[in-house]
Amino acid sequence: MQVDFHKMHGAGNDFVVLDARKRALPLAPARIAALADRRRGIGFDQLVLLQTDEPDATGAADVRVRFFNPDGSEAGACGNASRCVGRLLSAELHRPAIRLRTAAGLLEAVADTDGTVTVDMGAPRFGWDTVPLAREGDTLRVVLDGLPPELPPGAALSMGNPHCSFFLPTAAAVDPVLVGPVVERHPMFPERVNAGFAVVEAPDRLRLRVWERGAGLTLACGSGACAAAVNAHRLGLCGRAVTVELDGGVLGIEWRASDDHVLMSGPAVLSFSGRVELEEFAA
Ligand SMILES: N[C@H](CCC[C@H](N)C(=O)O)C(=O)O
Repeated sequence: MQVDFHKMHGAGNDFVVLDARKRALPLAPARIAALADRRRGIGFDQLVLLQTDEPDATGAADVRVRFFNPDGSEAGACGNASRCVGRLLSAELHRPAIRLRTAAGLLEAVADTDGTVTVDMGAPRFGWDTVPLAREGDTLRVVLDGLPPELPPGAALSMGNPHCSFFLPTAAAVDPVLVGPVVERHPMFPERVNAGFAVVEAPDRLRLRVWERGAGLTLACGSGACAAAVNAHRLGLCGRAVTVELDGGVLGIEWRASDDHVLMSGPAVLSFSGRVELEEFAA
């Protein structure tokens, strides 16, 4: 089955976008993993699947969007990809505002003429059982046994996907490549977790690296930037509006006081488009 795709990225977090609105696409986890291969496949941090919105859905969405990690696991949210879909559909529908139905809820993306896209990522969830954690506890102080002593307690929340943010004195204090996989699969997180390693550089500026669940270290993580910004404010380390500097670029995050929603702004780039024969990849 020949399928067109768009290769996109948001601050270097890269995606393959497939359109299943007109026909279902056979995408078993093994095929997603094969397509994700950076040498034998197309390569991506996430595969983004566009589908028509459920007919009985409450509140009209322009598109239903699903996100899959290179290991084939599905994620409820992906901030950088949501901006990319916003840009794609804004060009298709010739209007700036696009409504995305995701597992995390109905999101609105607004594409600016300068290439920036802002997504309302909805409200963060702080309950231990919504992150989720394996047992009841304070999500603002998550202590993980078996981790190096230089790793402070984490702050956990859900943006529709699970995050745990660690605030470090310097970027060198912890190596995300060494510690990230241990946090991702720690028994405290029954659905695994995205691990963010942040340094507060100013009350309005964070430096962040994220070891993503199911994907590893990426150049940027949009929902991770939202999580770090919200957790920094919860801990009294930052204001409600911050810039988050990641390896691949800078995102603007505002945790809006009026409705508790998190607004995330940043780039959304179409690198190239192509066509792929799905049958060439593991069934
Ligand atoms: N790996 C994440 C999904 C992608 C998140 C990230 N790429 C973003 O921009 O939010 C998870 O399994 O929850």
